[in-house]
Amino acid sequence: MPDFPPLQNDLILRVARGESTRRTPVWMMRQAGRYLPEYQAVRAEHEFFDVVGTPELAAEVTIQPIDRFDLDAAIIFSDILVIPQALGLEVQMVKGKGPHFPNPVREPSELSRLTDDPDVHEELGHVYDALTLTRKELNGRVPLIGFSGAPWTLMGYMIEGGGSKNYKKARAWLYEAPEAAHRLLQKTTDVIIEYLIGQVDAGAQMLQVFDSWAGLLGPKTFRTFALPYLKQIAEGVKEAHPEVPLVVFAKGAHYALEDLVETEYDVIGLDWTMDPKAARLVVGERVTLQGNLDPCMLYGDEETIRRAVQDMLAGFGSHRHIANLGHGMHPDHDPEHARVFVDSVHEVSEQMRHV
Ligand SMILES: Cc1c2[nH]c(c1CCC(=O)O)Cc1[nH]c(c(CCC(=O)O)c1C)Cc1[nH]c(c(CCC(=O)O)c1C)Cc1[nH]c(c(C)c1CCC(=O)O)C2
Repeated sequence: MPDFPPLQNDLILRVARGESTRRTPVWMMRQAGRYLPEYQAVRAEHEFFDVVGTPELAAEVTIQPIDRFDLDAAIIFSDILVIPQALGLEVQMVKGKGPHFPNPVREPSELSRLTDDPDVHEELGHVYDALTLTRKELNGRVPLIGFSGAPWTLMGYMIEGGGSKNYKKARAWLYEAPEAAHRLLQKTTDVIIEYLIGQVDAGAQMLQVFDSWAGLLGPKTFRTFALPYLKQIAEGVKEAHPEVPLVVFAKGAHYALEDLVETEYDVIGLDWTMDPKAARLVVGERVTLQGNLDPCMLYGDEETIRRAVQDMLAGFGSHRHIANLGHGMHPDHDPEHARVFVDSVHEVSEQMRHV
């Protein structure tokens, strides 16, 4: 492993492992992105996947929010859709529309189009290079988070060919062609495990698995088609790197909270539809919880955001909580409101520990 500068702020890693800290650490999903004018400036010159594929550019935009705000972690600038790319599918980012697969996996018989046992280092080496460079350039200011999409969420994109309101085609596979669905999920899982281990070898200090579309599955379907693969990922990565905290963000999967506590993930990310206090009652202090302010709360004024942060912190309690939004930043968010969110978490959480 390359030699990296010593870490000056390890709050998030300590909280993920269950230690007490003087304040609650905070980061924001999609903290690097279009709401930042300095990101827009880079995007004016470069296509999205060129930024992802060029380590110097990826490092630059990863660090932009760290320079601007008092965040406790950086997350590498990339996308969950690099895994379908590694499996041989073309993915384009269409302005105003989002991701687009010109040639998605339409039928189970088309599974053979996916590359067998892809060379992850060869296909995704640019992400590893971006992690290594970013970790060096961060110079120990905050830990660097790596990530991957979860098998079910990636299966959705590969079959639908892009964003979709209800993932109808992908969900139909689960019932019409369950064996093919399991084959696709397993194939994706194998690549994800190797990819995440490689990210740690390249410099990632914490890893998050995004199951953004978990909420479209019911409890039983989740247990059949999502949970076993999420578990395999945690077990596979822990076997190689037991010291690296793992976060799972299964958006919308309220019903799965207890199931997820039983896995090897150290941190469970919550979206904003869950009540922090109720979630804490279920999990106790067995895991760290992450979240969960409604991103739309950042459209509110300073006072509104501050009060919402107070409620959120009171609900989660000052132990085993990493503050975040319940989903990503929106492109039309005012960066100054993100600052209010971050600073409020620090101020209020320090006060909470002194009463
Ligand atoms: C589902 C998903 C994707 N990508 C991702 C997810 C999981 C998180 C979630 O549920 O939101 C993950 C992701 N995508 C991006 C990051 C970067 C790190 C960060 O700051 O969080 C991360 C962690 C950058 C990005 N990924 C994307 C952008 C915007 C593209 C641009 O600059 O034009 C960014 C900054 C593109 C993207 N990529 C994806 C979509 C749906 C879109 C379009 C979004 C939109 O148009 O509103 C797929």
